[in-house]
Amino acid sequence: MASSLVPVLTFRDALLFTVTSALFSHLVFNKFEPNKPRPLVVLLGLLPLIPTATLSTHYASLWQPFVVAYTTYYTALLLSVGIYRVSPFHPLSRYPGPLPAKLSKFWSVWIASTGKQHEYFKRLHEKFGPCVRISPNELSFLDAGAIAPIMGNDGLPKGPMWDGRRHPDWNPSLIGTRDIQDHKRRRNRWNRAFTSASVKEYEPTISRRALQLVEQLEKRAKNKETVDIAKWLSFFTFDFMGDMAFGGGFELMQEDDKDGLWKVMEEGIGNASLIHHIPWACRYLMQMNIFTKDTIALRSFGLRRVTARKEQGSHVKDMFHHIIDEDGLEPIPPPFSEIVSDAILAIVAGSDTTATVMSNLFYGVLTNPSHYARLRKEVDTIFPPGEGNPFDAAKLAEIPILNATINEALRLSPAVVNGTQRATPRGSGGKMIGEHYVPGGTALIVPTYSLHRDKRYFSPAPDMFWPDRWLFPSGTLVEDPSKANVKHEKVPLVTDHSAFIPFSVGPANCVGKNLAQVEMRMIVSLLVQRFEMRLIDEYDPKDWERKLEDRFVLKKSILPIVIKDRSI
Ligand code: HEM
Repeated sequence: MASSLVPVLTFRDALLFTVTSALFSHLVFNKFEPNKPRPLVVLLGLLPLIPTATLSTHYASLWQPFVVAYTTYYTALLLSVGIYRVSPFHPLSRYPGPLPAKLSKFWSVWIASTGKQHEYFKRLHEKFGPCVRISPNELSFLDAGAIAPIMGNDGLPKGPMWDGRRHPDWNPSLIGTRDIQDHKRRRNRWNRAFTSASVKEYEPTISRRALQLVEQLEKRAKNKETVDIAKWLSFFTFDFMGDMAFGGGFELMQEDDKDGLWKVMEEGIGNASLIHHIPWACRYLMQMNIFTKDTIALRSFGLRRVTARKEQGSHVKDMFHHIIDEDGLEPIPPPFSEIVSDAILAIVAGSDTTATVMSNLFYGVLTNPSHYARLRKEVDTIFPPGEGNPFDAAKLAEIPILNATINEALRLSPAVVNGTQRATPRGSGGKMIGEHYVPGGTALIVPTYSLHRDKRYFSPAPDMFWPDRWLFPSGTLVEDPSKANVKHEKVPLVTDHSAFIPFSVGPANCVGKNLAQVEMRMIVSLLVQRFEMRLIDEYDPKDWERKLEDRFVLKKSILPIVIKDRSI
């Protein structure tokens, strides 16, 4: 194998040369973060061939220098990366965090796979303080003061996780658009779809679907069937968002999940919540059927529905009307691939989020009988049973206990569990977040679940479902509900609205917030008005929180209840 083109090095120098090549590779990775196939093939596949040649003069066979060179090269590369990440030379070295998290993003994948990442972050903050390094280049800020500089009007662009949540060949949806200007351009159409006037136009569709839900539940009440209310709420929101995004197309409440689309979406969300931690690997994993089959099935469905909706047009101004810019207000018509991505986003972002919050709400209400009684009394006063339907959005917005109950469900179990990532652009010189300097190229989160359960912002009983905290101004002296046996001992209430961010804040906050709130108020008050509900006797209420999973959005399990029609 020795050739006159290969310099003859001693064995030791040849090994040293291999290690030096690996260090060079690390420098290139560190500076340019290459993730496209060509540079990766060069750095990881071809470059070690040169040390292989220098080692070949010391071996008789072909494969031995190959194995020695590649093993030495990869070991040196991994060691170099690992040592650098935990060394004082790393730009985030001053931030505390667990060792495995500093070493590799694969630690985040492991934690995410447990479904309990939200609880892990909470524990990390309890141990390390308000600012924690949660992966090699990522910080978590458990601090209400960090919300504005990270997500507010002068905040940061979206983080790299969004590159790991989309197929590299497709136009990203609004939520995955990282460029601030491009996001702003696209957001205009979405903003028009969710003005108060637009949401008003959607109310008849909500009430039609809400009555369909009631009809289905009435049948089950009559047959004394156990009802998984969490599933029914998902079916309702899925059908409704199908109306909004595609002008119809889902009939889960009527026909169950016969095409398996709901299941596809649930499973797709699970995979994405792992892959988004390693965005560079996304383009490769997305070539594998096991990772893409759900995404492709959803995309194909979206393509068919968007084509049909475009051809048929619509007599109502649904959400799609604005997303597609049927009024022609945009200087350039939005491209078809963008519309498909956004229509699918509406289903993914708008259905399970709302259903999960309502399921958490019913769990909270049904495990707190005295609160349930108060909520029902208030709803009955405004919408007496048997006297019409509670679809008056203006009246609903004014029912204090109803809105306190919704807020408490949003606080305790935020649907987008840890919020979404932002990042300081590479080479930007970084940004000050409070007193902390964050260098360029750093991803950041504000962990919503931990923030909402932080006693500095919500006290007393931050881990308890206690809607009353929303009924009084901060500072009011209240009895601690978690110490029900210690009567008359009063503590000052803390309900810090600036730390309440279930819909996030700033120019990329949840655009569907108004719609979600109207929807939740209508459904909750309608179900309370129409049905007597209780958890089935065999159900262990502890199962609910135990089985909640952080899959980027909160994934719920079953909530089996018995229902009785109140009018009978
Ligand atoms: C209770 C229900 C909901 C909750 C808790 C919720 C929460 C959130 C959160 C936390 C974000 C991330 C914002 C950020 O990155 O800063 C978000 C984004 C978004 N949500 Fe919602 N959401 C809900 C319902 C809805 C509904 C009904 C829609 C209607 C289509 C919707 C559409 C969107 C869209 C399009 C985005 C991306 C916004 C952007 O990137 O500009 N959401 N939502």
